Amino acid sequence: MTLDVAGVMQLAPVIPVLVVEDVAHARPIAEALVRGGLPALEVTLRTPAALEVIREMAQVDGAVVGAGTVLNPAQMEAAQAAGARFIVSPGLTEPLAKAAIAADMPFLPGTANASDIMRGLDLGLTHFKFFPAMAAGGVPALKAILAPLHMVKICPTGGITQASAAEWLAIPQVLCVGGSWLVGKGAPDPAAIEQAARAARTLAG
Ligand SMILES: O=C[C@H](O)COP(=O)(O)O
Ligand SMILES: CC(=O)C(=O)O
Repeated sequence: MTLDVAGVMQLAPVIPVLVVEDVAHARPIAEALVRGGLPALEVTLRTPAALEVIREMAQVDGAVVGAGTVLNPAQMEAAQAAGARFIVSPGLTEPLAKAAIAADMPFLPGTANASDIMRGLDLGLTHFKFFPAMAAGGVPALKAILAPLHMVKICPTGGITQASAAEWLAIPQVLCVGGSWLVGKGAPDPAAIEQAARAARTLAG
């Protein structure tokens, strides 16, 4: 199934943001998240194992695996070759945006203010990450930015928790939130991950 960026954002109310150090942890984490109802998985390119982790997770039934912390077109191509079906970036650069559009790769660039979003609109993008969501001013900041820019769709990420997610998801333009709270560091605890995913799944998206 080919998904556009809106399709990826609408798979579930939460996209888990994953920092995985050990490729042996990839499948247990992905399987637990998918079992819990969260199929869209963002594997950040912040560890040496990340591309191999994407390769492993991409083989898990039902998982739609993307790469996070994608900073340039070369990293996008490496992630795509490993099986990534969407990419996420902490910021918005023209080279990466143009490469993602040319490759028809669903892309969620990080934006923190109106100017970032306007640059994205100029490039033809309409779906953005709001990052770092809490540090950039939280729900009041995003609502203020969306007053004039009501036509875009948003995935806030950064400092969001199970407890705070509902307030973000109540904003009409917010299709999903991203967060790292679902998976702890170190060896995965699949039962705990599945339980956290189930709780996140019940949030209204
Ligand atoms: O860099 C952080 C990720 O975007 C996720 O943020 P978080 O750990 O605050 O959920
Ligand atoms: C911040 C984030 O989500 C990323 O590294 O892409």
